[in-house]
Amino acid sequence: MLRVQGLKAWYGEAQVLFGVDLEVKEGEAVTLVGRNGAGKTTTLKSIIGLHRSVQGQIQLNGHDLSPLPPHLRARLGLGWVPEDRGIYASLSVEENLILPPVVGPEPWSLERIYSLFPRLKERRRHPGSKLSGGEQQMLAIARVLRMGASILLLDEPTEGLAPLLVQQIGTLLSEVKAHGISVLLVEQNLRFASQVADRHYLLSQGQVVEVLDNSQIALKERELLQHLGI
Ligand SMILES: Nc1ncnc2c1ncn2[C@@H]1O[C@H](COP(=O)(O)OP(=O)(O)OP(=O)(O)O)[C@@H](O)[C@H]1O
Repeated sequence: MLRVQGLKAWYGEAQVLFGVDLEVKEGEAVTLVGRNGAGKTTTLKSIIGLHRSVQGQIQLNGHDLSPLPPHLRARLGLGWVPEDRGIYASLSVEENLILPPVVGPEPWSLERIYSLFPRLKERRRHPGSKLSGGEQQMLAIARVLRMGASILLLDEPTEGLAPLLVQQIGTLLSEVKAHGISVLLVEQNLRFASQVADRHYLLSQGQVVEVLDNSQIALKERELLQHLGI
């Protein structure tokens, strides 16, 4: 469904991606792992269309995304969950959910959102500013589902969260995946990555150097942690 081939990217004169190839099939979750500066965020931003100095092919369900601005990519089903979560602090949970327009091909009703996210239903009248980090992350994920995304792109969703919340976000993403939504996430937490995802692209210096499944992640955990500098 999402296919990236030969993705190259630059900041000014400096090339930072050198031909990234990756694929996310329907209902599949994959991660991009790699040490700081490997090019994970640039890869996500290039797919979304927020980084434009790129070459290569980016296709979603056979559509060529390369010439399209971000809002037209969203219409085809890309759902970006930014690292800062982008929650409106003064609006309630429900207002945060219904404010953005439905643009994608598979919008979720509020009812469906609340059945998967009972915590958000309980907190629906609370302002964004009163939510915990984990609740904000849930709201950011719920919002892109409401907008109609068929694939979620997340940049380090567990960053700064306590272990229990990391566990909850993992369970939630697994459930999202079970609803047929694809997931591409940047993640440094290997345990979390293998809880949520089926495959893992190891990025180093702007290139995919290995594609690992969960059994390989378990076998090579120590080596990988060393590589990631954790
Ligand atoms: N706005 C920018 N201007 C110039 N260079 C940048 C910019 N953003 C990122 N880079 C460089 O591009 C390379 C890839 O950065 P990127 O943020 O994609 O890596 P990353 O794997 O997501 O790392 P991190 O986990 O630190 O965000 C790095 O060398 C980084 O210094």
